[in-house]
Amino acid sequence: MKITVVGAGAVGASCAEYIAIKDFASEVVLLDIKEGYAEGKAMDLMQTASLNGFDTKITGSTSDYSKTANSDICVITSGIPRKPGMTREELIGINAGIVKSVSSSLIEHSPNTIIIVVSNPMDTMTYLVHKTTDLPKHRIIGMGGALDSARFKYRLAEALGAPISDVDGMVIGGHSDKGMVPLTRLATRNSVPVSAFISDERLNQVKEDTKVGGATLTKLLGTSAWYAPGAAVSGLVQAIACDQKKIFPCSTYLDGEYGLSDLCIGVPVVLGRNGIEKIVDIELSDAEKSHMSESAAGVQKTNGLLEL
Ligand SMILES: NC(=O)c1ccc[n+]([C@@H]2O[C@H](COP(=O)([O-])OP(=O)(O)OC[C@H]3O[C@@H](n4cnc5c(N)ncnc54)[C@H](O)[C@@H]3O)[C@@H](O)[C@H]2O)c1
Ligand SMILES: O=C(O)C[C@H](O)C(=O)O
Repeated sequence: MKITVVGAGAVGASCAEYIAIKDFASEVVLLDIKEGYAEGKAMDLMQTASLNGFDTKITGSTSDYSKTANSDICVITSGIPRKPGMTREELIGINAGIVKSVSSSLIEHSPNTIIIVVSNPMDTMTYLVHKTTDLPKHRIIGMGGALDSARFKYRLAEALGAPISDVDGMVIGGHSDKGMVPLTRLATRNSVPVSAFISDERLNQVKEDTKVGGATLTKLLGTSAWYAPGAAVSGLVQAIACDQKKIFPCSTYLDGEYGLSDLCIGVPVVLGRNGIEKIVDIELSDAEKSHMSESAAGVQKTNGLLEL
């Protein structure tokens, strides 16, 4: 199993590290445009192999896509991150050009690959890959919901005073400060609805804290987060590589599902060796449907800025 990660910055390197530590892939290629940067990150990570006990071979490349040839899965993290006070949508001007050229170079060398898009604004970048390449929709996956759901579970556990492993929950919708739809109605503590333990007011606070999870970290760090994003990507990569058939909320092209069409947005999907093997169309409440359609309108507005 060969995996390429484009962008050897904070998220790309974290993602490569988690993939290696989980030890399910034979090879990870890190590629970056900055001379020597990916090679340096790859060497540093390889020097953790004997310490962390993995056999995955990590190599680096400066813009040489021939080294990525025949990758089974390619992850795109190249592009600029936001600074405090910015929205993800403001990154579109620079990141759209990067994502378009990177996806085309990747597919030229790995025509059968599955692409996971991470660069922001992620739902729009996923749509861009859909519109500008010939890849079938089940092989274009946007990562956002897996991260947002992990943050939701972190906030739920905090509010419940429970261990995170006792908590389950999912965030669908657009990966943006306003567009996320944390499904509080379906969140549970060991199968018991969380509403049995905390007030509606506290649950609402959990929801709001989850939606601004990325902005909160960007304010603290001066740039956006990387550990949880890297771990979330590695979870999707592992589900595909190991044909796990696990459900994750991912950004995918919708064609009528959830009453939405011609956009990529986060919904639950089954991930396996073929990429997105099924879109799980769950019944939403009226309030959730309305949040989802507002979220879709936001994503579509950003998609409208693309020069297609
Ligand atoms: N979808 C998500 O949940 C999520 C989570 C975290 C970050 N992100 C996004 O991921 C992106 C990367 O974030 P980061 O913190 O790793 O940034 P970073 O600046 O640390 O790394 C980005 C890397 O991309 C490289 N790069 C730029 N143009 C390139 C090109 N044409 N080809 C190859 N490499 C190129 C840069 O040299 C840099 O090393 C940002 O857009 C950020 O907003 C998304
Ligand atoms: O917040 C960001 O800009 C990066 C990423 O989308 C995140 O949610 O951490």
